[in-house]
Amino acid sequence: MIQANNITYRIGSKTILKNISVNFEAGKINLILGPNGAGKSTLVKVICNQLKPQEGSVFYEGIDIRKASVAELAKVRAVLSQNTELAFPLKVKEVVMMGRYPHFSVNPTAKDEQAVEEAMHFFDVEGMAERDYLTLSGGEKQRVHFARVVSQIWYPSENGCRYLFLDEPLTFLDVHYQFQFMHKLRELLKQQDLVIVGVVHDLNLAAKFADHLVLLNNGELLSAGTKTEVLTQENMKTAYRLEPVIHNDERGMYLFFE
Ligand SMILES: Nc1ncnc2c1ncn2[C@@H]1O[C@H](COP(=O)(O)OP(=O)(O)OP(=O)(O)O)[C@@H](O)[C@H]1O
Repeated sequence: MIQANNITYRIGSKTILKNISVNFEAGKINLILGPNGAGKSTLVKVICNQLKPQEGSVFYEGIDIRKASVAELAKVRAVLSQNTELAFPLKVKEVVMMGRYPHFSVNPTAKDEQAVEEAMHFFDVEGMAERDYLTLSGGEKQRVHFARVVSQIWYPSENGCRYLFLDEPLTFLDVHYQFQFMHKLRELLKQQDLVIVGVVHDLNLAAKFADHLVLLNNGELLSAGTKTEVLTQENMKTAYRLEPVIHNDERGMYLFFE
């Protein structure tokens, strides 16, 4: 479990995150929502230890991440950032192998090769293994990056959980691959030691797949809980300045914006 307690993050005189406390449990699809500029990416960067908050602490299984070594953390924590781009030509399988860099020093081991093959198979990109990454479409590149980040934490850790952070993973994906990706996350979560935290904009996808939602607005925690607790008329009005019609029936929950 990840516990972020009383996180405040400032840049100069601007407070980007204001006293935020949230928990993310293993085995759940945890999604962070909120309007543009709400602080979602910043919160992900703080909880994955890329940014140090001025106030507050982040704990993984009760251990303060400031005490964890960067090298050890990289073996159990993978991050898919927004706008991941590569400017130089590499084969797809070489890009996926980048996920294994924290695990070997000079040459990949058979275990690293196996993780890359299995992750490519899992995300259905093994047919592109030999292709130049730069020639792929936006959606194909995104699936290669899924394989890369998941290969990083492919094997269970000897002591503790694995952590996967996904900042807007669905950008570039058509609706087929968006749904396929969310189903793949469910499949990955069968491994009980995995904590997944994602940022998405699509509220209906969040309503369909999320187990736990965190809604940020203007750097503050507006709401956290289940979809029915978070995706309310009042919260949508505060965060998005729109009043959706919300349906909740046996087929699921839907928000219609007009
Ligand atoms: N390095 C920085 N310098 C100045 N302001 C910053 C910096 N990084 C982030 N911000 C500001 O902090 C706020 C939160 O940014 P953040 O990227 O976390 O938002 P977000 O919720 O992920 O937004 P989006 O949905 O648009 O991606 C924004 O107003 C942004 O301009």
